[in-house]
Amino acid sequence: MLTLIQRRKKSNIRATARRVMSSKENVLSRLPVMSAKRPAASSNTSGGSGNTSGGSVESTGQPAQKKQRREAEPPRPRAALSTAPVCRPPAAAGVSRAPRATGAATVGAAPSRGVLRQNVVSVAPRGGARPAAAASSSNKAGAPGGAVAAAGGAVAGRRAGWDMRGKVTDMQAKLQSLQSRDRTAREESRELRGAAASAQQRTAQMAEELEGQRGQVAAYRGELAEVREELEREASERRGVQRELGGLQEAHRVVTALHDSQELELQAGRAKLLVQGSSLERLQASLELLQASLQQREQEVRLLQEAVGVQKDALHAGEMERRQLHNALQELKGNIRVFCRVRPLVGGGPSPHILLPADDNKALVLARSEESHVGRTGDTQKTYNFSFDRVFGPSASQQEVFEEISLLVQSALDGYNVCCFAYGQTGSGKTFTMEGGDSDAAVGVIPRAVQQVFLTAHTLGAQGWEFSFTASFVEVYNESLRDLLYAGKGGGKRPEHEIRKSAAGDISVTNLTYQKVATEGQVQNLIAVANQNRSTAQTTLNDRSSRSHSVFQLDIQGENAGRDVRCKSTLCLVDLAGSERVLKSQAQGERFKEMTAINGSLSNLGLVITALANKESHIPYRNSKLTYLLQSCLGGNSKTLMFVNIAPEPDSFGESLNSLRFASKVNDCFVGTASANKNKSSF
Ligand SMILES: Nc1ncnc2c1ncn2[C@@H]1O[C@H](COP(=O)(O)OP(=O)(O)OP(=O)(O)O)[C@@H](O)[C@H]1O
Repeated sequence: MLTLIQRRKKSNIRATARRVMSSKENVLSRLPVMSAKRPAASSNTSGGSGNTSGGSVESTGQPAQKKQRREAEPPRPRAALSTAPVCRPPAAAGVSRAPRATGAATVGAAPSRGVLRQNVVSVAPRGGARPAAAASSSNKAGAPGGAVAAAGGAVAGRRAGWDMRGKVTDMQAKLQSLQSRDRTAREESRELRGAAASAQQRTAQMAEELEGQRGQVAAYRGELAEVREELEREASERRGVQRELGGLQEAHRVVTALHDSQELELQAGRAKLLVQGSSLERLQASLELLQASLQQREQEVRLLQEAVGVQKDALHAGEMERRQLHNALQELKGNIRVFCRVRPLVGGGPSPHILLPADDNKALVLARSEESHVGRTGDTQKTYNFSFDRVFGPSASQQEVFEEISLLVQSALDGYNVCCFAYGQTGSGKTFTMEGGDSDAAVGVIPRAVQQVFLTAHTLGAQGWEFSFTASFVEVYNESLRDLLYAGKGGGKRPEHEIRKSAAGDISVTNLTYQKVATEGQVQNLIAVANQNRSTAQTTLNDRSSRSHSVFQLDIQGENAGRDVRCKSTLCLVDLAGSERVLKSQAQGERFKEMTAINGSLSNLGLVITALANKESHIPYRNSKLTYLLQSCLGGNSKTLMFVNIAPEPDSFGESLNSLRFASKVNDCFVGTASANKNKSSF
């Protein structure tokens, strides 16, 4: 559009300029040539023929000149001025100009050489009427054809010298012709001046118009510049708008794409919603059914809970009854029980001096041939009969042995202190009985008891019981205590331990590791640590484990918060040192000291048990570290189980007899009625 406006304006300006130029040309074309002082003469003379075109002078007779002039000068469309001064001979070259459309003045110079100097002026006024007048004027002057007879043809028309009269006539005619021409010229001059004035006026007018148009052009240019600036601004604005439009289009495209995707999502969501709506309806229907069912079930649950409550009460009452019955049974069995276990003979086979009656699992006969004191008769068979709570032969398995002990482990969970120790000479099978071997079948009393404790505790948990356990492992060697769970550096000095008794009668050891345990595995790890500590303390020459007592204690605390019942007990499992006599071992030095300590502690153990059996006022617990440590597990509310281990080899007969006698003494003790550690009278 801008281009169109610019082109239109330019076109207008050009058209205006063309009009101005055209007007100027018109004016100039209408102007006569005013600069010529002499009118142009047109003369064409050819020899003596006197042939002159347009204003020519001929020396021939006038009729002939008139005729030639008429023929030579055709009528002109516009006035023409032709001045031909006759001052040159006809031989001079003539100047001839073609007639102009807008008028022209022709000035011809006649030859200057000649006797007769005659100016011939031919003025051709507009419309072509003037030539005729001029010719007429010439004819009046006696120069037929409008030509000056003397010009060019002066030689031919020269009068005789004597013809003065004719000469005068000629001169008069000539004068008249010149006068006529002068008048004509003056008239034309006036006309030309008028035309010039008109032309000047017109020029001024045109100049004014031009000036006005220039102003207009300037105005147009200014306007054009403004239009251009405006167009520039508009173009700039348009570019900005286009950029903005591009951004908006891009944003629109993004929004459209987003809208499309959201529309798709919306459609998918609506479809999903429809599906979910139908599913929800189905679910609501199902829910209503379920709620109805739930209410029914809740009613049933309430009834069941009431039944469970009743059953729990019954269960608790049954549990309490079971405990009482169990304890009564254990008391009937005796609070100190002695089990005898005979180790298999190395190499297999039956023991020659140990007899185990097949029909009595509580009897053992130790038999040996002895020389007669008098020597007259042969060897006599000396037999020693022993009876215990249970006798296990060489073929008895670990599981079989533990089944008898498990009743006491149950008593420990019921709140009774339980102590189980193995007595016997070195190599008789004490450690095997208490700890056992690596295989599952060979596992001994301690790991099996620990397993039962945690299983039973878990079972009692369903009845509202919660238990906590604390384990310790101590060694009594040469009447000194050693922490087998000690985790300090081997190079550092181990702490000293002392046995303390609280006002409540609880026994504790100073600086001893009391480890909280919650699982069977944790206890097994502690046993492994204890065995590691024992193995590092012994040497090949000094089998320390055989000459020290190891005491594993598991403190048990139980609580049934719902029933407001608590219990507390200690399960004590002891692997005693070898019981061989000092004289037999013929030990000396350090070994003698060890054996003295062992025998002293074992003898004192027998004394304590005897004192408990005799209900003596003073029980010598403090006479040895072992009895002092086991004080809470011996007597009172405790249940004690003693294993007497017997080696079947013949050379162990004496030690076996000694062990069996000691065990029989313990077995004969009746240590009163045990009472559980309880805090509620109804238990
Ligand atoms: N009932 C048994 N069945 C099979 N092997 C047994 C039995 N009792 C003991 N033994 C084996 O007899 C050997 C000695 O047993 P053990 O070490 O338990 O005796 P100990 O009385 O603990 O000796 P120490 O007093 O030196 O510790 C071991 O190799 C053990 O495996």
